[in-house]
Amino acid sequence: MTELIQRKLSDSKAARWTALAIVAFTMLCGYFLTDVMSPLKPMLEEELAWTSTDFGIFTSAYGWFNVFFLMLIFGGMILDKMGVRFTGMGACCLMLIGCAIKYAAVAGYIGAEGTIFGWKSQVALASLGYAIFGVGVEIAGITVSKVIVKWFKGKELALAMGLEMATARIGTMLAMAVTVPFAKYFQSVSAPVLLCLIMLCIGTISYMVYIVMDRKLEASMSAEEEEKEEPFRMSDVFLIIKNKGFWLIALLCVLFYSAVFPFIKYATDLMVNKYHVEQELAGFIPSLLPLGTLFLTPFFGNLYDRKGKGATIMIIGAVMLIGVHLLFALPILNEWWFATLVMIVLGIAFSLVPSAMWPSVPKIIPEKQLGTAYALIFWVQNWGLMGVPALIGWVLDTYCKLDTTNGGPAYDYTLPMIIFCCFGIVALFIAVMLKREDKKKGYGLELPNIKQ
Ligand SMILES: NCCCC[C@H](NC(=O)[C@@H](N)CCCCN)C(=O)O
Repeated sequence: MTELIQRKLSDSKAARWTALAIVAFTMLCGYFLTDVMSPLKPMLEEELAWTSTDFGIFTSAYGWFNVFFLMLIFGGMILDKMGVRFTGMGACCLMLIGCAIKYAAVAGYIGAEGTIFGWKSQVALASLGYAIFGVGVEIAGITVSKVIVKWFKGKELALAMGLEMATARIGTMLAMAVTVPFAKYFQSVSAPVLLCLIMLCIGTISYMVYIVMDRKLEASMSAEEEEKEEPFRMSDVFLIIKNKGFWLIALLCVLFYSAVFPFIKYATDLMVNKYHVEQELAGFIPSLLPLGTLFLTPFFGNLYDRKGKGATIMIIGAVMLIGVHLLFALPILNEWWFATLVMIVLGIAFSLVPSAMWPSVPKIIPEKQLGTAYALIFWVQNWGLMGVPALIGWVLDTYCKLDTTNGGPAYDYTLPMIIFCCFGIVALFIAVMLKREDKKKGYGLELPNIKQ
């Protein structure tokens, strides 16, 4: 009987999966706005006279404040000091403010004319909104990671993280699928952004519901458990950055994600230039990638929870990543079906590594430093997400332009694919080092997450 009374709320399956569904929905809304403008590029050019450079400035704004003003790192510290309720709400407010500014700019309510720092006012203000949103959504990402650890540690941690990532990717897929038809239906390029604003309001309400659950979880924790929780101190940051395991995960993260997210931005163009796929159909092959991860990330997460082998899973993922980019680089089988097969293999690699990497962080870093640790990893990762697309664009323009007088392909993608492949090789090297470090320090990366 006493045992029953002392059960934590997270011991209830229904409660912890409900908590996950609620916060994952908030992330879905965030990922929707993150990618909503990409399919709108041609409409922005036609209706608002944006150039590719304007679009490039706007896209890179996502990382400005996170990378240069260290907002993500401050967010992580706030998370460890103030907890998931305060930080999560703050993140939702930043997402809403950012989205509202972006909508007002794209709809022409603000900055319709004139320039700011030499940029069109509309582009500058939309970028400002997106930069504020970028801080919010990334802080929401680390907050939700901490929420999941709070509810699922010692249980189905990797499955829960896999399901959260899969739900968030539905947001990305929605952005790809519904944005253009929605904008065309309402004959307004700003209509999808307004839809995002409404969804973010629902996502914020959803997080408020989570806050109630979080209070109940804490109330259900025994006094002993609460006492064990020491407060976060600034010196903890130094403890994190002195930890070799932390750096190995952060490096693996930036290398692996740099070889996937920036690749996706160019994948449609690769399909046209190398595999001679029709422009209208070329987006279909890369879209298989997020679709596959939807099912495979939770699947591999579940495998990690039950069988362990986290470090090995990351090594296998890195090997597959190298193979994929090598196959895209080599001048063999320039056929659409071959590109499709290789893309499916990339989907498997892109499910393997995240499903094992994110749930491994709590095995290396104590829970009270987790927010800061995730924030530092995201910060390192954001440099790659910001820099690599620019690097590839520059390489394409400088070294890969082909003579198009005969109507042939405009770019030779061999060099960019070799660059992506090199990221994979270094990632493999890091993953092997991580496995060795795990053996030395006994983090338990090869052990199951579910405690029997
Ligand atoms: N529980 C960890 C979740 C991380 C998921 C991961 N997200 C990121 O790495 C973000 N920093 C960047 C997302 C960019 C979205 N276009 C993910 O795999 O999505």
